[in-house]
Amino acid sequence: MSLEPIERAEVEGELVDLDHDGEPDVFRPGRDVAKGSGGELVEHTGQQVDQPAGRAPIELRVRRIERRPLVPEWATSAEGVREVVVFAAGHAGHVVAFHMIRLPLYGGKVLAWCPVGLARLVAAGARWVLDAEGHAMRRQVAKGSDPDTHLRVRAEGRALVRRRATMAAVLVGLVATGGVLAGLLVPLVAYLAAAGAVVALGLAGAPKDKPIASRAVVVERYVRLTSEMVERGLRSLGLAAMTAKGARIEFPAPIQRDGPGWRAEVDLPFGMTATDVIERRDRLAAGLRRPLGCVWPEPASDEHPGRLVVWVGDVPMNKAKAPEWPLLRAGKVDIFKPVPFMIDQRMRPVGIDLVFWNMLIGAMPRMGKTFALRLVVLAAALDPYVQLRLFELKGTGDLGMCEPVAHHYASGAGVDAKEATMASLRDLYQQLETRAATITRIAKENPAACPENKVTPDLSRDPRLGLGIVLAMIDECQEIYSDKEYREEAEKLTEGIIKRGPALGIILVLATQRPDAKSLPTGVSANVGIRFCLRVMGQLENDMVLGTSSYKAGIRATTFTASDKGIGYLAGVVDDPVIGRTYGVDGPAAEKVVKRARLLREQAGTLTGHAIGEAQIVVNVAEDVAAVFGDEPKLWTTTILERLTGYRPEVYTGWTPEQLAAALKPYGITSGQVWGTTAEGKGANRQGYVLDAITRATRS
Ligand SMILES: Nc1ncnc2c1ncn2[C@@H]1O[C@H](COP(=O)(O)OP(=O)(O)OP(=O)(O)O)[C@@H](O)[C@H]1O
Repeated sequence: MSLEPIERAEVEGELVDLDHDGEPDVFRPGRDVAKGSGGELVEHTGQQVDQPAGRAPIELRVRRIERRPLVPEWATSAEGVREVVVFAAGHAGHVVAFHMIRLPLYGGKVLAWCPVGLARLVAAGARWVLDAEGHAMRRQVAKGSDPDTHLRVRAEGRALVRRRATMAAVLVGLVATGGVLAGLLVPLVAYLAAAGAVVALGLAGAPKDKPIASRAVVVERYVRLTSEMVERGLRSLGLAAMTAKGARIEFPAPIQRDGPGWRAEVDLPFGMTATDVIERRDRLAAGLRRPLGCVWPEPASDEHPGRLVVWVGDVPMNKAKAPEWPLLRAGKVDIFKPVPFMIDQRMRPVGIDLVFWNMLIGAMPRMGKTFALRLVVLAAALDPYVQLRLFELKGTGDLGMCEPVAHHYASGAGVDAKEATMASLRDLYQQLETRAATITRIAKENPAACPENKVTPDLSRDPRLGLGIVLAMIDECQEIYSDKEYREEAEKLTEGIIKRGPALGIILVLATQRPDAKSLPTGVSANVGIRFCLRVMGQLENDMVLGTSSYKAGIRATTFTASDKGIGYLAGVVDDPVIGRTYGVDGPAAEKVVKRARLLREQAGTLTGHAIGEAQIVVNVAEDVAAVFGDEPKLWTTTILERLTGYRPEVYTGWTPEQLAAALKPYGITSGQVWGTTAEGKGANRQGYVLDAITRATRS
């Protein structure tokens, strides 16, 4: 690029018009600039400092313009259009049916008010003929004016009345003649005209405050949220930056209706963040003069931290009528698809994906934790292929109605329930190895059946593979984590299951009313995918359930009040945590769902374990192998598998040598070449195990 020096810019911090085109140029002060071959300004270093010719102005290129949609959002999807059409048709149908039913009543009312209407018509006609309004005005003009004007005005008035009387007489004559002729020639038209006249007179006669037709729909009207109200609310927060001179509150988008409420987007004054407002939600509600349960300030996380979204509901969220759980009366679940869990403030359903995830539910007592976790169990129960392992360590039997579909079940605050929980966890931990081995084998043999090295719906439903989806739920999980005897082992088992279980089809759901470091190990809380936090007391509990720094980011379950039962933050489902209320399914309703779920399982042949009265089998592979060894010091793997299948066919049928090796790995037992003899008495060296190693492992 050829450079043509023009001048040296000396002025610090100012934009100078170097090329004399009337526009200040962009440059770095104190540096030499030159004109490039295209006429643009460049530094001597060859680095361009001005925009090249032929490009859009820099202001346009750097400004981020958000284009608002051309058509409303609902018109862009078939589902949205369908919803609007269905609503409009339903509304119209209702209005028509409502009035049709009342037609006889309307007829009676019309007849009753018809004479009044006729009297009003005659009175109005007489006023027009006599020019009642003009008469007063003429009297005013004539008063005090000279006799000539007086006489002229009176004469004009009389002439007008005469003209109008003639016109009225002609009109009445025409109507009467037309009526008689129509009556003689086309009676139907005459009847219709008479009926129309009666209806018109009836409508005209009815009092304004008691119209003939009743209202078919009552439209509830709520206070409109205006920018002045939002501004007043924000300025009343007691924040200096909000009230400082020149502090500007801006609205990047119009305040809009959003579900059953109003949504305002606000750019806060410089130096303020959305969290400054969120932590003062109560003051904002006071400033807006709305109940606390109506006011929901949220950060707009895909924008800058100073952008706030305030959603103001028409009625407090805890008083809004919640829809019924969609699966309450009918339907079954495919656990590989999202299950309905809650509704957000805008009354939109929010579902959760359970497969490939774990879940943590935390709350203060009596805020709706049991309701929330029961929903998860009920949803999973409606997929007959999901094995349920339910442990409720408080002993109140909150999950008792789910016993008829549970493979493992224990309820209690004592050692028995904890031991049953630990045994089930140990079994699942062991299954991590066998499942991983099975998945690896399938992925190798038939990559198409297992494309992502994860359980698929088909694999999970093949009973021979042992890859069925298991949902294990521990309510009041702090009981095992705070028990000296179990703490360490429980931490190791649950951490392993949480990290490796999802891909292998094992879902762990933990619930606690004491979410602190002692009752919920960080290795567990940090690795959970889906988090639901109902009301909690402080920042620590909030971050324990919702994830580190959530409180700082304005995601605060501490702002819920005592009456916000069932209302919580759900994180990990969509990009940003959402506030919602779980569907309220109480105990008796849950029992009915469980009955349906049991029927589904009976039909699918998947009722097992506790549900059919079997005691929880606690499988310890190392002990089982020791049991089948007998007195022989060494055994081939194939012989062990044969004996295991005979020993516990319900567990070991179909096991492969790899599965056995994987199951024994956690005990530190490995296979090697061992000497043995075939049934024909021939000696050979084959893969197998040594009894000594096994007894050592089972004793430790
Ligand atoms: N989604 C909901 N909709 C309406 N009410 C709810 C909802 N969830 C919970 N509640 C109400 O809150 C009460 C307490 O709920 P729940 O029993 O689930 O609390 P909890 O936290 O499990 O209590 P605890 O700590 O005693 O086990 C329920 O009796 C119910 O009335």
